[in-house]
Amino acid sequence: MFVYLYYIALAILSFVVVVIGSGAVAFLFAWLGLSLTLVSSAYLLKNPSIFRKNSDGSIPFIISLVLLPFIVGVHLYNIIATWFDKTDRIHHINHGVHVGRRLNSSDLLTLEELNINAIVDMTAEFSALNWSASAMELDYFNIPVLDHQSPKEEELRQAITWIDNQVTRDRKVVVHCALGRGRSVFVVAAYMLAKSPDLSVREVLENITKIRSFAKLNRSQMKRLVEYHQQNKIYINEEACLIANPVSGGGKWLTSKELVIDQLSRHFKLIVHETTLEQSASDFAKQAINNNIKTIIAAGGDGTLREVAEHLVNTDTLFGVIPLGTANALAHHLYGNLSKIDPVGTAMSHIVSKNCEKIDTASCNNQTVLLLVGIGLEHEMISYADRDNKNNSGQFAYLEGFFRGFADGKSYPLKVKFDQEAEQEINCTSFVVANAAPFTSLLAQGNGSPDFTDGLLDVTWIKPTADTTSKLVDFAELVSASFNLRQGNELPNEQGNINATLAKKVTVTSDKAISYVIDGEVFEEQSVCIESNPESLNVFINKS
Ligand SMILES: Nc1ncnc2c1ncn2[C@@H]1O[C@H](COP(=O)(O)OP(=O)(O)OP(=O)(O)O)[C@@H](O)[C@H]1O
Repeated sequence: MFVYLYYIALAILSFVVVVIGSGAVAFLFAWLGLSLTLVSSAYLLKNPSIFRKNSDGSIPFIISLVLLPFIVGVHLYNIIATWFDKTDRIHHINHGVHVGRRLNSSDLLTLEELNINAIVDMTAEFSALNWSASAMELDYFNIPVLDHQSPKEEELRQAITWIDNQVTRDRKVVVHCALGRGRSVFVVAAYMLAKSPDLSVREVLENITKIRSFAKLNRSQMKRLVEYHQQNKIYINEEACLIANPVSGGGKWLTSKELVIDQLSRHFKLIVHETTLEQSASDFAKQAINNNIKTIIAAGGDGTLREVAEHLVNTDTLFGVIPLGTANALAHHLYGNLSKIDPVGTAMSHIVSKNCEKIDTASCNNQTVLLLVGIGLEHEMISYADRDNKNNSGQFAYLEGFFRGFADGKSYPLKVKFDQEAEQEINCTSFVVANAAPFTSLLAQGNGSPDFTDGLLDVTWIKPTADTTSKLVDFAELVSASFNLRQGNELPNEQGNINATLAKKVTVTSDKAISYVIDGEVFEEQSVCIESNPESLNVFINKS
């Protein structure tokens, strides 16, 4: 328990030798003293991150080098401690969950014989094997905990949630530490307590020691486990349903699938659905709501996100966004420019923070709008960027569609009513009503960047012009407006051919049927009515 006191004593002794010794001996003892000082401070601060163990289980070379004397010492200790141990290295405890000691390449055969496909590594001080290189497709999860210590509450819940997700998928798991006596037993006991809340800590530990006789928690580990149990801190995290569209963005799901499922499996009891032509994202969202699941995560393009979100509007269900489409405008606006560089990583960091914020949505002819409704140029651009064009050119398909429409300058005569105002006739090339839109959605930026928490819709329309220079000026004005944040709610805004206003409700009619887009999906109706729905969707957003 107070193992660090030995390390401190040894470190002091080493430095004494350095002072009285010289040459190679002094160097070796200085190295030993330094590594023991670092390890003692890790124990004192209860901070295993000193080993800088990566999520794949590797310890950086420079850290291994500095801590080499300590690591060699621990190896020797473990060899001696297990010298006379003739029992199995790995024991099956219950539910397909095993306890084991540190695994090395000679254990691969045993893992294969036991059909084990997942490893929870509770050590901070050892590099794991490169499991991803093994032909066995082993899933690996490391929770770095110092020897003789216990995982923190949140770490423990992540470990048992991850284990339960594996068990639910009929995968067998081994939880290991250095000797398979303390840290790994702690986690397996916690998993058994979570699965059988009526059992006591003593009963669970007895069940384990019946199978693995030398499993033994030290006093502080025992105290911590009892404390967690009494305070009801041992449970598997809540369910979440992940709905992924495998064709969005030309099939981005395939490359992100493993990472996304692995990360989310630590934080949620995860149910995964992939959409098909027969079963849509909307079907799976409805099913999840009927099953009373309180967190639904959509992975796909803006179309997929909207399909899921429309079932969550005005409910308490939490909405997770994983952008895997071509443009990913919603994630870009919610999560900022970092989402353009690392879309999946950024989104995951917001989801696992579990912080939520209520954002506005809008309704358009009974459809949910997360981003915007567009008539004219926006519709032409989206129609041009069909699946084939997006697969071939990615985001450039939208750009090409935009410039074709901009050059064409086709005009649309509309009758528009803002809130209670009198109807007005507007002749425009583009008419966009936005709830949210990143700066790259230029046609929505007449008021500057829309605010998705103000309960208002940002309306931007562009008057037609035949003159190429005027068109270029309009384009430049849109670009410059997109960099502005709206100052208050001032109305209306008119710069050259660009007009903008704010409203809670916008009604558009025309003599002909109106073709329009909602968040990238094309529709056609005689009239279009868009209304803001303030604070109606609970989305994972981590502001800190
Ligand atoms: N398994 C599937 N096979 C073919 N199409 C599918 C499948 N699952 C969903 N879809 C279709 O995918 C469309 C939604 O795609 P989504 O908008 O998410 O991606 P995207 O078009 O790449 O993204 P973005 O609109 O951001 O460019 C829907 O029309 C839906 O019917």
